[in-house]
Amino acid sequence: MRAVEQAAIASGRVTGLELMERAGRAVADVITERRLGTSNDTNPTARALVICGPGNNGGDGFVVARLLHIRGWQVDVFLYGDPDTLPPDAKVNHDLWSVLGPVHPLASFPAFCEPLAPLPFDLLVDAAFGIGLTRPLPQEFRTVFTHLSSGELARSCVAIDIPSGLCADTGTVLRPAADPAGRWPAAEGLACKADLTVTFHTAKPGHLTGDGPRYCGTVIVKDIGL
Ligand SMILES: NC(=O)C1=CN([C@@H]2O[C@H](COP(=O)(O)OP(=O)(O)OC[C@H]3O[C@@H](n4cnc5c(N)ncnc54)[C@H](O)[C@@H]3O)[C@@H](O)[C@H]2O)[C@H](O)CC1
Ligand SMILES: [K+]
Repeated sequence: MRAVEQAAIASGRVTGLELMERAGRAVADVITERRLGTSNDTNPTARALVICGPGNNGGDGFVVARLLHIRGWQVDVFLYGDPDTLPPDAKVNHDLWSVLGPVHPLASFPAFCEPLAPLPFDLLVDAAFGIGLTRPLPQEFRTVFTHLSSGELARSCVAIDIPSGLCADTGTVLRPAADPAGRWPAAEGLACKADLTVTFHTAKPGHLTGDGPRYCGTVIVKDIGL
């Protein structure tokens, strides 16, 4: 996938930023088409929680946040990591989102969510990690995904490219080592359990093998012109 993306960019046919915009738009279009937000008289404004990671998957998340906001959603965005160390395309989209709303540090998530009613969100958008995940998820993400899997956070979840915590090549959940006392962390929260995964150009092995089917939910492949 990286080789295909890099070849398209190197050919001058498309830029990484254009690919990111197309990817984000593809995700936002699926959310709109499938009416994943309940905009009705009792809940006039659908609410989305977008969790962004430190790479270009996070960049896709900032694009989705901006597009949902434009489409009338109330959007809350959290970021793991320092905005100034985001890759260039992701930083551009971080800055575009920042004109529309705040970017909360992920560490502030528990305090932010505590006073909210159960199920405060219609939708959680998982933009933490994509094909670049190399190690088990940091604790901050596991807190979010544990709340998600206990059903107290959001009505549904869309993962961008691959559910975070899952290796895109093997479909296995990246598990941290046992602690010195030999205790393993609880299984839920180690990866995002999505209802829907929107991926680009082609399905990855991790969508179809190992834990993939259990964590991806319905996989939708969108063309981004590669
Ligand atoms: N390349 C393109 O033009 C497009 C890419 N798309 C999206 O980008 C991601 C892949 O982006 P990349 O930055 O390579 O990887 P990730 O966003 O998955 O982030 C990895 C990032 O995080 C660091 N990291 C890895 N594991 C951990 C960890 N356990 N804890 C902390 N940090 C971790 C790693 O060093 C990287 O910096 C792809 O999936 C698409 O969503 C666009 O969609 C299309 C254009
Ligand atoms: K993801």
